[in-house]
Amino acid sequence: MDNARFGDLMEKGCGALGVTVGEDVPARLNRLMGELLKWNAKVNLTAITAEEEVVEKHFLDSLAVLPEVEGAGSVLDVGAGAGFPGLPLKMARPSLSVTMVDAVGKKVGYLKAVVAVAGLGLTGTKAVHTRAEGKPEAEGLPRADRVIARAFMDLPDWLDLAPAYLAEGGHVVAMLGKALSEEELKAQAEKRGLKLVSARSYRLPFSGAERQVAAFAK
Ligand SMILES: C[S@@+](CC[C@H](N)C(=O)[O-])C[C@H]1O[C@@H](n2cnc3c(N)ncnc32)[C@H](O)[C@@H]1O
Repeated sequence: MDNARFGDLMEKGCGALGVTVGEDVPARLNRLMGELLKWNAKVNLTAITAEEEVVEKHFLDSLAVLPEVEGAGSVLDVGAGAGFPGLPLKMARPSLSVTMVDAVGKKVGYLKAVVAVAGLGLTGTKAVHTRAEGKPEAEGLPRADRVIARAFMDLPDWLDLAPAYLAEGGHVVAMLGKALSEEELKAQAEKRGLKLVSARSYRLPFSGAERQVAAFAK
């Protein structure tokens, strides 16, 4: 997509979501889209291949959770797949230390390759090939200020797994496709000795699809 069109979509999308990114970020995301779609022809990374949908459903949906990540120094993206939300978050907030983990070697191969592409601004981002089972040291995974996943597990399973990766004072962030009530979120948290820190719903800016993001602390 040409950078002007891409920049337009990003401006509208970020505006609707109430998030801001640096002015160099859209062009870098556009290059990332090029890499994603090129690799997708060889490695099964995403079923979403229409460019405007990639912008909305992968990039903007990842950036929508910036408010839940602000102030953190490190993010662990579990079941990152093609790098969502980890890669857009790193591009938007370069000082974040981002680790992405996936159980499928080919996906991690893609992640390592894009991290190495000069000019994408992903230097220092880590991609780890392992199955996350709640044993960070054995799995070679760091503990992080934000342990996040999208389209990875149902909330109960996620809340069973993710706290094992939390740094002191950190938050587990759940990106949910289907909104749950605050009572349900609190009940799921309390069952595991966790606290609900925040929960909010948002809509993707072009399709209007509903999403929810919730954060939990120990
Ligand atoms: C539906 S994809 C979601 C990918 C990405 N988070 C997104 O939203 O586009 C789920 C990913 O989780 C990975 N996965 C499943 N179980 C895993 C585990 N225990 N540890 C690490 N990755 C896992 C799969 O290989 C797959 O790439």
